[in-house]
Amino acid sequence: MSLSLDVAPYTLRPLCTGDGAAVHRLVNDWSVVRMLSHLPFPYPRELADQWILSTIDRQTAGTAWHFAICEGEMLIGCIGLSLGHPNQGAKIGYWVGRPYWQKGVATACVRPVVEWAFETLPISRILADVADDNLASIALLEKMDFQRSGTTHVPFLSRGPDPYPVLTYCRERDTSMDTTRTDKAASRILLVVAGVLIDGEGRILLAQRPPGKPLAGLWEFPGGKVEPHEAPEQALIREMHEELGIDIASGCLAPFTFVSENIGSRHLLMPLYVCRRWRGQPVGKEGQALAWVTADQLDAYPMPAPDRPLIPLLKELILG
Ligand SMILES: Nc1nc2c([nH]c(=O)n2[C@H]2C[C@H](O)[C@@H](COP(=O)(O)OP(=O)(O)OP(=O)(O)O)O2)c(=O)[nH]1
Repeated sequence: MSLSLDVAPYTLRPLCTGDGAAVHRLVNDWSVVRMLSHLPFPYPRELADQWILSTIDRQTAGTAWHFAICEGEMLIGCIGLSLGHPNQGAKIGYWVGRPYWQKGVATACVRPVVEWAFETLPISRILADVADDNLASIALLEKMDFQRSGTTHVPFLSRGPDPYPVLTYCRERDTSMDTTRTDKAASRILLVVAGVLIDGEGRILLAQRPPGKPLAGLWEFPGGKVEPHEAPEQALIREMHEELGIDIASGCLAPFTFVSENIGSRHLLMPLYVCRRWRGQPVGKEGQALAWVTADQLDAYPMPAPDRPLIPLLKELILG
């Protein structure tokens, strides 16, 4: 249910409350903490727990995404992005525990996280701040096509009160990599139709985007792009048949609401229909995982950012 990224030979998974001891052990190390501006040295154990809880809250709110970097089961570092910076910016941050330096851990993680973020999050650029004596991180950012954008001065709690020079970096979205830009004549509007299937117990069907697709791992309402010749209802009936193997009569689709959201180079327009009657048993015909979810459980399923405002509307629909 939680979002994980495979960045072989490592895996990235959301932080959990049980990670406090490992985070504390690795961060409470002068050589690590001195590069992290907000942290004191020594680094108290309870700060690790507080930080992990804040990452969980911020992920639920959709304002930040933090991942534990794991080698097997072992947490060896963290990488994350916080949203809400100017010009649709997200700021990336990472650290790797000292025993795992010189193994290319950060190199293995930064590129896929950057790619994931540009595919998944409503952002146009990724920013990074790095202390000017953090030569390994400077080299890494430059290798990852981040451009130096300036210098600033920031106090580092562990180093004392005087502001310390920090280099700022930025990587803009590479619009040439947006598949949607390959046809320059294509409309900026991406018309996608989706359906909220509600079963007899008031549960909603979510489908997990399969590996290899953009936004892989996130949970969504089944549906897909409307072809140029199709009406939205036709497209939804087709998608439900192709993706779930069920048949829906057009009279069983009730318009519910719509999403209108900038998603980088395109603007997603997604009519959402509610459907309580269909023929057949939904199965993941394209290998996607499915989950029947109560209204109260919806928050626990990571979704594409445009879907999140739908959750309170669905709770109101189901719970009244
Ligand atoms: N189906 C669906 N798509 C969503 C939701 N939320 C959201 O942002 N999207 C976005 C993700 C994609 O950018 C786009 C759907 O495109 P898609 O690639 O899944 O469409 P498709 O099924 O026609 O796929 P394909 O044949 O082109 O591979 O809409 C949602 O709840 N359901």
